[in-house]
Amino acid sequence: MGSFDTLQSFLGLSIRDLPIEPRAVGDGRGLFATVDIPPSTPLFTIPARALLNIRTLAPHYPPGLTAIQLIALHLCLYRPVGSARRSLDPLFGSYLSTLPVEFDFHPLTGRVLCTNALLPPSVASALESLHNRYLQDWHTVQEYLQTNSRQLSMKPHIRLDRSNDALEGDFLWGWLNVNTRCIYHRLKSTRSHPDNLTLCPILDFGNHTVAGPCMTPRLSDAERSNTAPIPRLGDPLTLLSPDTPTKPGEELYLTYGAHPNRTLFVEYGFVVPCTSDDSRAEVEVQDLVEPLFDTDDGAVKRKMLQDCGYWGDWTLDGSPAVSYRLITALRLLHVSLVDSNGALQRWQDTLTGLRDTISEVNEAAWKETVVEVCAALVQRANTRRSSVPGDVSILWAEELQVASRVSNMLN
Ligand SMILES: C[S@@+](CC[C@H](N)C(=O)[O-])C[C@H]1O[C@@H](n2cnc3c(N)ncnc32)[C@H](O)[C@@H]1O
Repeated sequence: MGSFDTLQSFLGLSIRDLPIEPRAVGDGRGLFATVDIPPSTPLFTIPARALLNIRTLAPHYPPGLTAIQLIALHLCLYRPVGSARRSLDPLFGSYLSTLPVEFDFHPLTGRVLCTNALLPPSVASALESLHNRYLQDWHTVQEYLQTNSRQLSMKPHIRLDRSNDALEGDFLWGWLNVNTRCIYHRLKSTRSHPDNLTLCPILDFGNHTVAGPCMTPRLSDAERSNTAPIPRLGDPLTLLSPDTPTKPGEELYLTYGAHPNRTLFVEYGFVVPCTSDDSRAEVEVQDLVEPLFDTDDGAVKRKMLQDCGYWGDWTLDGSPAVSYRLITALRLLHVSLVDSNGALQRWQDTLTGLRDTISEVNEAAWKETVVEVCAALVQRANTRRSSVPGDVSILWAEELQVASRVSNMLN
């Protein structure tokens, strides 16, 4: 893997001496052990200056962008070119040359967007949200480019005189690299700051595993002391091997989080096969539950749920379970506002934790509604899943599995 070799001098590491190496796997690459690796062994340390984030990029750009926008813009301006896929970036060029050439597997690119109509509605809606996030970033960056064009055009080797379409294509490439390859890295004084993220060479060859041993970044000094990093460019990043021994030839994984396939597909462009005891499997049921509020008192109930923050984001999962948000909404659905006999107060008491339920009748009613929602999910998934491509079929299979398990639990 030629481009991997070029990282050597950039990182100041003897890559040949590392206990891991990237190898081709599936349609991409992954990290594999080259020797026996004991549990929780430091695999490599990437110096702070070789991490691509707000701290390492901000000194080279006028202010005004978030970390995601700035990293995506930098990748856009220095996207590798030519058959050798070389990046002309004087700062991070050898790293940029190791990034994926295209994202044609990702649902945000034009090719896969055509299949949008075939997706489960909650997946299509999550994809639309991702698309809106992307568009907001692109519009901000377009304005930033106009405002700062003189300063930016003085940077080495960048061409801003491209057509808008070409520039947007490169920005989308950069943005998808950020979305699919960045990890959490403490750079700001608060843990929840959205700019706490970085691209990290070599680590970003790590594929996701749903369960089982996985590599983890070692806690940085800043994270340990819960402050912003003291060094100007932030802390270095050390990757640890899984907490079990690894044999030569085994793939080493990361975990991107306990995500359902909906999130893996929309954010990262892949899905994992469903297993029979999959607790991370999840269905979002907004499209089936929202119409249930099309009743005389539905608008009032909708407003009440919105006011207390329980409108939407209603899920069933494969553990199996019905989310508390959905139970709360359906309990209110089955309260009569005209003749509530104190039920409305009892519903409010469930929100504050004063009561567990409204009444036995109300409990039976919301459960019955969930069973009906599950029946609709099962019927829809059975009709759709056979006529769609593989990955999309797995998305429907996940809906089918979750709905069947939740329905069995309630029946
Ligand atoms: C951080 S990168 C991992 C390295 C990547 N495979 C490569 O070739 O550069 C994340 C991307 O890898 C792929 N990926 C990660 N885990 C996967 C898995 N379990 N199954 C299939 N593809 C996976 C997806 O395309 C995802 O967007």
